Amino acid sequence: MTSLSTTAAPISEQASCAATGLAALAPRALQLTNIVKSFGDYVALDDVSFDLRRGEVHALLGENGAGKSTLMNVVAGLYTSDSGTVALNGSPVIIDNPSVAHRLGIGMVHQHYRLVDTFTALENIQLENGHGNYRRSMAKLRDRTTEIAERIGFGIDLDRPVGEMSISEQQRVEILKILTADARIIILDEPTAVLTDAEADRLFTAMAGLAAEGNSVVFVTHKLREALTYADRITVMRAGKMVRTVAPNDIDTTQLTSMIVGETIVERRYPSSNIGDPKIVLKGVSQAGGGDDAPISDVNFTVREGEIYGIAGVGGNGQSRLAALLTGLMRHDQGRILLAGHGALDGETPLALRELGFACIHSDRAHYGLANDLTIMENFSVSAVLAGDFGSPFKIDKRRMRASTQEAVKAFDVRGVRALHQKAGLLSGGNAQKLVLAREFSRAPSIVIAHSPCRGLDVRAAAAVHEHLHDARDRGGTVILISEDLDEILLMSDRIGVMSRGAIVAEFDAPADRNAIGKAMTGHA
Ligand SMILES: Nc1ncnc2c1ncn2[C@@H]1O[C@H](COP(=O)(O)OP(=O)(O)OP(=O)(O)O)[C@@H](O)[C@H]1O
Repeated sequence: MTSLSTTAAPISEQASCAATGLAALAPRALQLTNIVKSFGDYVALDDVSFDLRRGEVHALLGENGAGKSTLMNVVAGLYTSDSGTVALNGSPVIIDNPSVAHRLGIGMVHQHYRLVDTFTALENIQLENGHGNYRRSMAKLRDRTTEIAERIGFGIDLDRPVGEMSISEQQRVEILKILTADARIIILDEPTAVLTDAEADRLFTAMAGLAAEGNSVVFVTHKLREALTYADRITVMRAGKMVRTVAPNDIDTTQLTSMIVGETIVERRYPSSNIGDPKIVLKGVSQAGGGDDAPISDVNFTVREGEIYGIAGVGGNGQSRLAALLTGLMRHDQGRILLAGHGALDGETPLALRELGFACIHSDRAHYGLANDLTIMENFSVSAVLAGDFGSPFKIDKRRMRASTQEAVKAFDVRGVRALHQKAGLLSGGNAQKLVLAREFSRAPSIVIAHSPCRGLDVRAAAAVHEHLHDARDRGGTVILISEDLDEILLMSDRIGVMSRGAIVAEFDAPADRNAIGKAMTGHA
């Protein structure tokens, strides 16, 4: 039985709550009480209670696998809880499928967008909202979407196929999809993992506007600064349990870190003590065809053995294209990529690069990092099988393969693994990333190409990734770290190249001046 009442509190009430920072005193839009959810023997949510007030922006934090997405999936009707209750505006409801959530005004934007690439933005929005006469409903929907987009400051071309849009534009389509469907409770699962700081800022401004109108927003994040800056309240989960809900003013980053992972983690810069000869050299490299990232033109840089070369820049300035060239997903049109001891690289496949000692961590894990439908063991072992590490591909030594996967899962702290034949797609986002890292680092690579390797990772896991990058470098390896997170670049790099409009526009020795890098990043953008 579903009872429904989604009327928002009067705006004056919301405004006064927001103005006084008293979101906790506003009426409860959503209340979860004693929620339990298990997958087989595994208890993913253990007696979790959570409340969301009208007119608030609420951040949900926790280490990888803590149960954040599972909890939000219960609210969105994708999972049904084993026990516990859900109330909306004080009335109990049973949300046993997504269409009930939809009817109740609950909308969720998932980590991986659910859009049809060949459809326009409006057609995608129509998939969520369409009924009746197609033409009439499209005309009405266009007006309604345009009105909402203008109100919350989302610039968007509704007639463009989403496959041609940037990630942040696609996210806008997802958000407009739920807003046109009258969502009053808006759930965003790691919305800024793929956004630049400026895009994230714009997103949160729009969310604050929605909250001020009496809607409620929950966002899941691993970025502490973001929670402390944009949320009215912060809730932390750990290992399927609720830890605490706090106001950002009552807590600092160090305290928040230890609430999340149960310990204090402080990362320090740790420069290379043994930089050797040039290992990889790019000379006048250009690439303009295909892909949706900016073309790159005349890229020049050299990275030596025992060195981490960080590539800083605002996202969308050619970093993805450069990563694709360096990992064998694309071939350059002009210029040369030279590898010491090998010669020019010229369209080598990812497999051939792997044989040359490359390890690749792609920013888009879903497309290039893992096959979600294959098992954890298959995902981990695939390249080792091809390299013959477990005997002939026709007569694989499964026992060795299992033992080596087991060892790596343990060494890389991949959590939530009930069995090695479990599908990789069932791992939480952060644990899936750890599986990629386990595969890539367990072969002691001599060259690491890492593009946003800490995306979606909690602070402890991010620190572990940084340790692996340092280890690779300290073994004499060459590391190219492409990241839009300037803090990460400053922390990790021995030298820094700034990418803007498809070229390396400035280089800095570490420790580098943050402002100078910032200027180089934006001066050409
Ligand atoms: N459909 C499922 N079947 C089996 N296990 C699942 C399923 N969905 C989630 N889990 C498990 O439940 C646990 C919690 O996962 P969840 O995705 O909620 O974590 P999270 O806090 O969102 O993590 P992350 O920050 O890494 O995204 C994980 O161990 C995950 O493997």
